[in-house]
Amino acid sequence: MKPHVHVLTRTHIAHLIRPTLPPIYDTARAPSLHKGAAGRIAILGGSQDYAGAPYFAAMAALRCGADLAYVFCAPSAAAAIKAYSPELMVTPCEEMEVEAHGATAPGKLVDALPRLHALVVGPGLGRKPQALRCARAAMQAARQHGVPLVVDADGLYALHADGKLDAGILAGYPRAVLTPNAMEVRRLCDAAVASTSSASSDSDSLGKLLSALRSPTAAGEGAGDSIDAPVLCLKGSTDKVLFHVPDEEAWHSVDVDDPRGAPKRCGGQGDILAGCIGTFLGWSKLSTQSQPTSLPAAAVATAAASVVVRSAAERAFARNHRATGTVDILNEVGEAFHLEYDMLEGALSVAAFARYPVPGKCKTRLAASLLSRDDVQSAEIANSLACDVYRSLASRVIAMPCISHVFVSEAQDAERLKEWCADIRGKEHTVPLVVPQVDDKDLGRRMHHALTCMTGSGRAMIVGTDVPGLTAEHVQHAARLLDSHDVVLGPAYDGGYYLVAVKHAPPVELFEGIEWSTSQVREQQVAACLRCGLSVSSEDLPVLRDVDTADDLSEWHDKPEWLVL
Ligand SMILES: NC(=O)C1=CN([C@@H]2O[C@H](COP(=O)(O)OP(=O)(O)OC[C@H]3O[C@@H](n4cnc5c(N)ncnc54)[C@H](OP(=O)(O)O)[C@@H]3O)[C@@H](O)[C@H]2O)[C@@H](O)CC1
Ligand SMILES: Nc1ncnc2c1ncn2[C@@H]1O[C@H](COP(=O)(O)OP(=O)(O)OP(=O)(O)O)[C@@H](O)[C@H]1O
Repeated sequence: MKPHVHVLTRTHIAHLIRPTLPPIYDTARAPSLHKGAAGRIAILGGSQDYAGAPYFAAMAALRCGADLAYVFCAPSAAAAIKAYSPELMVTPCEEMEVEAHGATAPGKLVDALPRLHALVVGPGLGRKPQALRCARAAMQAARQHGVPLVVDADGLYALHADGKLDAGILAGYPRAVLTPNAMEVRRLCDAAVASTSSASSDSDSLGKLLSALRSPTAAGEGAGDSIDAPVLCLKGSTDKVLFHVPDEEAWHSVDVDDPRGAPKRCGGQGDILAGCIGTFLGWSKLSTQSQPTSLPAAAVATAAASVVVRSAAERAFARNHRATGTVDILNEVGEAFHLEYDMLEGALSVAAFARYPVPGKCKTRLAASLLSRDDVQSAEIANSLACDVYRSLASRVIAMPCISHVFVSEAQDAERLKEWCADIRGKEHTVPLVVPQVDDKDLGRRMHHALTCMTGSGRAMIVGTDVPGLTAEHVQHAARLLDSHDVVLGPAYDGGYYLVAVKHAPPVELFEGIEWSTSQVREQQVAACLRCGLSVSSEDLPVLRDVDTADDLSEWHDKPEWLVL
């Protein structure tokens, strides 16, 4: 079974998922949202042995942005889960522990189904026969109500508890997402093999599993469904999201191109992922906006959740190192979501102005101030400075997806700059767009041109390439300041600025009347903003020192290559 592979980057995924997000930042639409309108997500799971897993899943659903999270659990787990958080509505369900109830779904869950936007089945469910029967009945009930389902952990086990795959519960249901880890895939595949007649045409066990999940009637369920089987998220170092398109008789795989994550594989990350998928699935059910893709909604929801969890895991690891636990990852979900999807409502473009570092053509002031007056050495420093800035902006821990540009002064430098950028940014980051600079000696007009080009797709920022202290955190901070200001300036030590960001296309007057390369630049720029009627933040970012002269270099003792001066 060889699927058609679509590799999606974080930026692609952000573009696809954004139309489905509840419009809480949209001042026209937000007031009409009521409690629950941003998602009511339920978890069926939790047993005497495992109370943490349903908590992680439910809290992840909330941290991802759902309004309400419910946990339907075994009575023996209820008190513990309630005690973990007052935010969760926890309902003990006798049906999950008492044999006398047979194969029935918990009555209170069935009552709630018509109002739920998604149900996650499995985290911490355990493998007692009664809990597994209950889970199977709950999946059937959810399907009857058209409620999107995430099936994880012991919910997956419930599909093959007696050794054979009970695929009928979910076969053909396009609003279900199964999230097996490597071990769980193996078990599902073995069960699929055990259940198939030897006459089956699929030679590999994954193929058998996938065939079993397809609709027996070869048609999707519900109008507008473009797929005829649940979506399968194969978790691992790359998450692969498989779906079947009946019109093409083909499987497709969305491979999430996101190398982030934590090397610490603490238990419970899968529960967090399941809860996040639940929220995104719920939103895709609620969304009335048209989708900018033919990919199925459940696959996009799954990919979007994968990106959030990986970002959260990486952030947690950066803070907690070897001590990283699942609670640390959970605590990062909100910020990770914000950076991935909300800050970029109206994408952010970040640009640097560059010259290919050719001796005698760049950093001429620096060259003149060196004892050696050495153009070659000065060009090397310019190169090293620019590398530093690009590396910071591409920093794996805190960088956000943005459209990055490099505006080049000499059109003929574009090709070699492209190679240079690709080299220093590394494979996992998209190479910036290299754009020829407008042919104008005036820096103000060059900045106006670049910002105008970039604001076509949202907010825009230009950063200096000669500021060793500039990091992606400063860029993030500046992007946040744009929420409350029209223009943001990063103050440089010499009275200039090392960063300028704008919310909208700037008027040409914004950069007029400024005496560039003087200590008056920032003051004059603030005055120009006010003359144009634009609010400006010029002191919220830290003061950083750019490198124009040999003196400026003296601060950077940790750069051995600059100590030769
Ligand atoms: N705090 C809590 O409450 C938590 C509760 N949880 C809940 O626990 C319940 C049971 O879930 P489970 O995943 O531990 O059981 P199961 O599928 O038998 O795996 C056990 C063995 O499989 C293997 N293995 C696993 N992954 C693998 C991989 N990627 N690649 C390769 N091998 C892999 C590995 O085998 P080993 O390394 O020992 O050879 C592992 O020991 C379930 O309800 C879940 O929700 C968890 O969510 C955690 C947090
Ligand atoms: N090798 C890896 N590198 C980076 N991320 C990974 C790796 N393996 C899994 N992940 C990520 O961790 C998340 C959970 O996957 P994992 O395989 O840990 O699930 P799980 O075993 O079901 O978890 P749980 O402990 O909750 O049962 C997924 O988002 C996945 O992308």
